[in-house]
Amino acid sequence: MAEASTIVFQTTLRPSFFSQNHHHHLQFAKPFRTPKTPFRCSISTTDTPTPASVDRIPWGCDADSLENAEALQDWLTKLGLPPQKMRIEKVNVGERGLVANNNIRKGEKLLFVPPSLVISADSKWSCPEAGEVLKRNSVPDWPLIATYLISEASLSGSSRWSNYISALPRQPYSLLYWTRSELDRYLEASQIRQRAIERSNDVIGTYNDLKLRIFSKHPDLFPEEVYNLETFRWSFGILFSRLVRLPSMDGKVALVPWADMLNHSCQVETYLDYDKSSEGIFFTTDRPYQPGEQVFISYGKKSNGELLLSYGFVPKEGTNPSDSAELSLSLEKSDECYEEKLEALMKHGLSGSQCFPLQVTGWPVEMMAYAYLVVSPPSMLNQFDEMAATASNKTGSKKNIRYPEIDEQAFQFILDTCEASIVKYTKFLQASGSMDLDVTSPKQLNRRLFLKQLAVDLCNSERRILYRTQYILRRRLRDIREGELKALRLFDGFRNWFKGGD
Ligand SMILES: C[S@@+](CC[C@H](N)C(=O)[O-])C[C@H]1O[C@@H](n2cnc3c(N)ncnc32)[C@H](O)[C@@H]1O
Repeated sequence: MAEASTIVFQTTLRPSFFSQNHHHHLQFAKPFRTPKTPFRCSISTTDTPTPASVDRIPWGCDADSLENAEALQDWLTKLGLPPQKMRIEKVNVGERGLVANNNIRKGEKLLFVPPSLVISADSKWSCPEAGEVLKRNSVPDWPLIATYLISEASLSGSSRWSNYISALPRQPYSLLYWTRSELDRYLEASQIRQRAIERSNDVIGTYNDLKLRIFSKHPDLFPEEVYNLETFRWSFGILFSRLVRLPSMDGKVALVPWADMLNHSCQVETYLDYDKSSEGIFFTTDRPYQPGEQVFISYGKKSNGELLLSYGFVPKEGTNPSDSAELSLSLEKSDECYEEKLEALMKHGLSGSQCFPLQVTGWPVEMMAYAYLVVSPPSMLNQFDEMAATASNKTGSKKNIRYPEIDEQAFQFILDTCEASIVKYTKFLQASGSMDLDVTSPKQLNRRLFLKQLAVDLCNSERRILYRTQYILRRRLRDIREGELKALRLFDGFRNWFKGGD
């Protein structure tokens, strides 16, 4: 949820999820413990959710229901949550959120949720045998907590977390709940579509793996009516949108009731953490709030696409300073050095096609290095390794390599790719107006309109970044070409001068 608490879900045997494709993710620590015996994930892309599947989750509440949320606050108070300066309310941004009771100053510490009210991999299971089995099998934190949540949810009132679980949304907003055809239809232009497919496959793979290795061997502890793909999609959806990593607890991941009612704002830079002296989870406000105003934290410096992927919303265009759009660059198969270039890339953990994040302020050195490699002629064979190493950013050093002799080709290559991507976005945005006019069921129409609006917002914000990149690239190319022209004129001038002297 927060920068320091940002989670990148990764199944143990599916490195693609944490792949080099997403350079801007490399800064985050891997959330999963490596189990002694790794988990295998079999993948099926057919198990996509149906819009009706949400009705099958027998716990939680409507995303905007306040009823259970108010009971949650009473319950937490009884269990030791100190008096709060905020209350739960319906809000304009994020449906339910925490609003200030009275004036809150900038720099105030808020929340102080005691660790006893937090769900983590160390939480006590109401059914201890089930927890034992998972721990014996070294199940990593994410699938462990996902299973724990289902186990407690299935006990309804007899779980100690029943008040918390009743206040959780029955359908968390996240791309996990988009069907494959919805992803294809609405997110065709964006690289987020691929990320959503990979994430969904990882959840399916993780569930299948748990089923094969554990649940099927202990059907008494893990009956399929309770532990199935739908309940796992729900619990992972909850984790993606609510789990936090607490830096002062050695990066422990946890669900923090009450704190997870705070919505995200791109305009604040304050994150949840654990305060050792007061022994509570807290955050420090970085702006003042008036009574009744919604209080925000940051879920991390994430792009609009990443926010849509995990949390199911897209900030207003131009309001997210961390926004980025991914551009996919590829080696050309017709390149006479294709094999050598691919070998260099693979040596550094990259492939013949890579995504790089573009921001309005520019692009990463890794992308420039990749572009140099793509356009470099056979005479630069000796530099392939250096280019691939820089493109992979393996060393962690932001080494800014330059090859002025192929600058123009590299910029032109990025510009061509960028413009091809802009065309895709424009096609989608133009077609979106006339999409879904054939839908007649009001429920389906509402869902489609909602998803389409999210997709339109995302595509507008990503295309804006691509336009900016296009502008910068065109200027660079113009400067290079003008520089060349000047040099040529100077050279001609000298030649004529010498000629004149003959
Ligand atoms: C950690 S929860 C926050 C509490 C949540 N609003 C609730 O009622 O349970 C994260 C979810 O809140 C919503 N959310 C958070 N920040 C938002 C924002 N800036 N705009 C729209 N929705 C937001 C999204 O649905 C997201 O998946």
